[in-house]
Amino acid sequence: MDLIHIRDLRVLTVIGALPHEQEQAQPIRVDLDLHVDLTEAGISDELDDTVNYGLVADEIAAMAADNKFVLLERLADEIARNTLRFDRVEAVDVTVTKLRPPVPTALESTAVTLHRRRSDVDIPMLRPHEAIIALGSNLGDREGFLRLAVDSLDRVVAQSQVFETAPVGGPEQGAYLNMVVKIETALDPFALLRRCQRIEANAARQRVVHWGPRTLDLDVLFYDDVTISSPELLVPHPRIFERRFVLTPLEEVAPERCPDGWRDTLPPDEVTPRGQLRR
Ligand SMILES: Nc1ncnc2c1ncn2[C@@H]1O[C@H](COP(=O)(O)OP(=O)(O)OP(=O)(O)O)[C@@H](O)[C@H]1O
Ligand SMILES: Nc1nc2c(c(=O)[nH]1)N=C(CO)CN2
Repeated sequence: MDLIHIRDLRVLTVIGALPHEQEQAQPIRVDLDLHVDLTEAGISDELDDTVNYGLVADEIAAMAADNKFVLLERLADEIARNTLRFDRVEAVDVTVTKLRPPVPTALESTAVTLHRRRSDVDIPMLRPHEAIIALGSNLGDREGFLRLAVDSLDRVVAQSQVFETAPVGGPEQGAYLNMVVKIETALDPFALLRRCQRIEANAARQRVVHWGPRTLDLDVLFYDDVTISSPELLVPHPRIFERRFVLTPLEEVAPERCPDGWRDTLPPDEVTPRGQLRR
């Protein structure tokens, strides 16, 4: 089988069996050989006929940043699984190297290498989850921040148009742009929340005033049909059904999630369609 090599990918993750290693992320080197049939790409010169190694690298870096591990073996296995989510990857060799192993004996580095074939990975791990996310922005380049979010989220499979909405609650502030996207993701709900928070941070979001103006706000509305009630994460999001600025775009991507007759029962907040997000 042909190979695509990714060499010396540096990721930051929390990993290690010693207590202090669980307190701070450390750099890990990742080397990958992706086993892919490159016959078509060699002729067509089209990215669609191969595996985009940039996306693979992004996926691995994000997964590593969003999770914690004890063993290099576990990290390597998770990287292999994430890589095999790319349809064309038939098998993968992955080496993860700890660059600063905290052992008393002098040594340069420690590493683990795994080989995984598509058939080794159990199917449930490969089946994506459906999550629905609400996006809002009322500061700065509002449409640009929505675009940043849509482009940063894992596999968007449906997106509503953009709505201009009057602010609901909080201090006096400018109008919002709101929209809703449906994604397929391999992240668990908590990792998805952390991913959303990282995207908000990339949009220079600062939490200052409760319900105050923000460059970008991402709320996890639904995750499959799961209910979660933890201090950091409530799913379904508890305020969906009182918000026209959520239900109006939600109805475009997942009408089955909207209660019957909601348009007649909610107070008439201003929600104006502005068309599809411009690229
Ligand atoms: N489903 C969820 N999606 C996003 N954040 C959530 C969810 N459930 C709980 N949270 C928690 O809410 C906290 C506050 O989030 P944030 O400041 O964005 O609230 P908000 O967007 O101003 O208000 P609202 O939740 O009413 O939209 C986050 O730190 C997060 O841990
Ligand atoms: N129109 C509108 N109002 C809001 C919004 C929002 O996204 N759109 N978000 C809030 C807190 O998340 C509070 N108020």
